[in-house]
Amino acid sequence: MKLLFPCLAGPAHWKEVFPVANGDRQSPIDIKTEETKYDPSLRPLNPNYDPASAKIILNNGHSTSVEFDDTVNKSGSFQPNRSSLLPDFSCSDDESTATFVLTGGPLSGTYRLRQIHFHWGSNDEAGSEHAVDGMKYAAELHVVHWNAEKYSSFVEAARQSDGLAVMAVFLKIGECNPQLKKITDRLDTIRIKGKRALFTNFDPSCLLPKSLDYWTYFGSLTVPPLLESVIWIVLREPISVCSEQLAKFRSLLSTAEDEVACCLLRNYRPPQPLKGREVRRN
Ligand SMILES: NS(=O)(=O)c1ccc(NCc2ccco2)c([N+](=O)[O-])c1
Ligand SMILES: [Zn+2]
Repeated sequence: MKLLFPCLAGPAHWKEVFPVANGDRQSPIDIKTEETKYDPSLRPLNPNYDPASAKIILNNGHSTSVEFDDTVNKSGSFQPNRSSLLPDFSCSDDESTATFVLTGGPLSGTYRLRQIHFHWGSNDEAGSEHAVDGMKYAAELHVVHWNAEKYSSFVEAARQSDGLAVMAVFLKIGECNPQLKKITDRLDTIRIKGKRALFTNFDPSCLLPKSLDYWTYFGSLTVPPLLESVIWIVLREPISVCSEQLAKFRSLLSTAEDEVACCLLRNYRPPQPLKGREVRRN
């Protein structure tokens, strides 16, 4: 059945507008731990984020994200593009290259932090995008980076096979997460699609688990345009989240001010065929 707005209809219809949805390296996947391959060449992950680069928290109608200042000037060194952004509260006057990058792991080169966002479900039993031996977690955090060494913008990098690196962190139902509270406490100010608010001095490392052990594989964006440009790094240890915090994500609206209100109850894509890909572990 052809739909007028397939993107709005959900994952089953995306292929009608984005044929790559049936591609050979789609994400997410169900990670079958027995079939993962230990790779001694994989290095430890080395996230190094500057809290001052956090700028805004946003409801884009599909998720909530914290956006970071990832502007890079022509010479390739980082120059905070302060004019176009919201007032900056960071006190650093250091114009040298700020370090908010991910290096190490399976990556060759330096991947610059762009944004973080979440995926969740309509109940606590499912909500993650990746699965582990068929088991889904309550939610999943994505920390999105782009290859600023080889490409000059996120959009350009998103079209390259080695353009993006996304670190995925599972959220497991348990204790309320005090670090996540910094985000869930602000969601009531951005309930409507398109709403944004100041959000700075935030280091996403505070949302990472103690262990940075990971699985890694070559995949894609999990929402349109589903571009096959992501090196996925899925952390094996989850962080905690409580039901009350998840309920706040579900209270976000996928609709704008002038539309009939519709809650963003779920925003995860189901696992996609592995199509012969290898999943490595460190
Ligand atoms: N769930 S995810 O991490 O794969 C993901 C998917 C889409 C987009 N963005 C959509 C988009 C448009 C052009 C290129 O990208 C992002 N992101 O922007 O961080 C992340
Ligand atoms: Zn995502």
